[in-house]
Amino acid sequence: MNTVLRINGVRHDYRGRTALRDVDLALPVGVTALLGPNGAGKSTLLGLLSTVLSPQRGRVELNGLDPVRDRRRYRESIGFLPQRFTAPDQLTVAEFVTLSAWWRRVPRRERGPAVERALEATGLGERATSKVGELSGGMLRRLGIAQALVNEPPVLLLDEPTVGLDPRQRNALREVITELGAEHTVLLSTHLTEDVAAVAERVVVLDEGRVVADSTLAELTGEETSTASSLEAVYERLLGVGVPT
Ligand SMILES: Nc1ncnc2c1ncn2[C@@H]1O[C@H](COP(=O)(O)OP(=O)(O)OP(=O)(O)O)[C@@H](O)[C@H]1O
Repeated sequence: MNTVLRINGVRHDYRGRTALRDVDLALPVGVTALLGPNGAGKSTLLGLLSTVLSPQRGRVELNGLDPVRDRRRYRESIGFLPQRFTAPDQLTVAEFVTLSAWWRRVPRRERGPAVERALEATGLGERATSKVGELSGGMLRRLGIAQALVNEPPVLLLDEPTVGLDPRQRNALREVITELGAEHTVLLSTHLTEDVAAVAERVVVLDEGRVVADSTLAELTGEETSTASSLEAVYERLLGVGVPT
């Protein structure tokens, strides 16, 4: 396994409440789903990996880069779609992604092609001149992915990108994520076993801040092609409770 992102002994506390306990993970290219009930620590882990939160204990490494020592290069190597992604309504799709390209230090003469590539990869090519305020929830989420990948970072962190979308929008977004997994290390936080079965090769299950499963989808379910229901059964066994809400 060619590891891109490595997490060793990471722990995170919020004023006496432990959100992550000794988390060790090694993530290769491809889509890894991060599954867990409310409060399991998924957003905290993505917060640490995206440098929104500072590490308290343990080590994170991305292709040899340290998030503190090599902060700028590390941050440029990560694209992050936060759970509550928003963008200014009055900008067009292309303007917003161009602004993101500038922010993410894409050189001026490469910005045009970079924006075009990001919009194509997220299926927004034909919406380049639409105002952000006119986008559907699914398109807005795709815009969030476009801004995250405009400088072609090797790692993409997607925090619950399918929440609140209708089935068609969810399927369209899953297609985008599957394609991104061919070349990126994608960590996809989700509550939905359907998301996992549709797009992920690997699954990490977090419960109360601990990693309780970390394997390929096939290893976890014992099936070559895993379904959402077989995954749900394993998930219930792992947590000893019902399916995630
Ligand atoms: N800013 C904060 N202050 C105090 N406690 C927090 C804070 N953020 C998270 N927590 C606690 O840390 C734990 C992990 O929360 P986190 O949001 O990382 O979980 P999650 O798996 O992302 O949950 P969800 O699926 O509900 O988003 C929970 O017990 C939560 O209450």
